Amino acid sequence: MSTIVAPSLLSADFLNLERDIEMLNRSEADWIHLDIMDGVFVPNISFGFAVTNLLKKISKKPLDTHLMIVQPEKFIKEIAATGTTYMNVHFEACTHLHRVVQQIRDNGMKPAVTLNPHTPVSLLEDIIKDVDMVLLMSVNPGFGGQKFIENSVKKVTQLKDMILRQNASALIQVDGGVNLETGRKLVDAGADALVAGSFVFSSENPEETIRQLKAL
Ligand SMILES: O=C(CO)[C@@H](O)[C@H](O)COP(=O)(O)O
Ligand SMILES: [Co+2]
Repeated sequence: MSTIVAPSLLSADFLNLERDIEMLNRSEADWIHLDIMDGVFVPNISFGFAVTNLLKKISKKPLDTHLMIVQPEKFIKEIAATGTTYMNVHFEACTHLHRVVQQIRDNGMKPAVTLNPHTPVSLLEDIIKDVDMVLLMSVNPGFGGQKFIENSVKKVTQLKDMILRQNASALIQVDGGVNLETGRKLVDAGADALVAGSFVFSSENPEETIRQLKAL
């Protein structure tokens, strides 16, 4: 199976969003990754439902929504209405993660749990069988274009071991500072899906860059 590639819209040209979505529609990208930030969980604010509700009209790719917000459970119905496939909530933002995961599934979406770089993989032991994907942050969330944290490769190996040991089926996704060099290490360690923002959108030929990431 080739690597799943989810370009992050955060690095797109917001004055030409339709053009960039059409490029992604034509490309080999598997999903479109949407970074929603609230200025509380992370020190930045990105875009909200006004944008995501328009996207579903023109995106031909499944949406992968990464919520960097406190109390994500408050917005499950609104996120479901955007037509997203994966709803990614941060482990650090959910007191009752098991309940949130159930509610996401009950609302017709695939639940995914996201870990900050400092959060150990071992904390997922009792939830791994309930989620469809784990998103490992390989930068501190809040901004595109940051430097990859090398320790993330070890976390992919640890997570892969846990998934195999528990006979779970969660996909492993990694987000932050992904390029061909870091992507190679992540895929070799067991990553199934890569998010890439600045590497895709600042390249001369984004469609070709997506193809190269998929080939890893
Ligand atoms: O969630 C985030 C940032 O918080 C990401 O999805 C970024 O958008 C990735 O950007 P690059 O590091 O690939 O430029
Ligand atoms: Co993200």
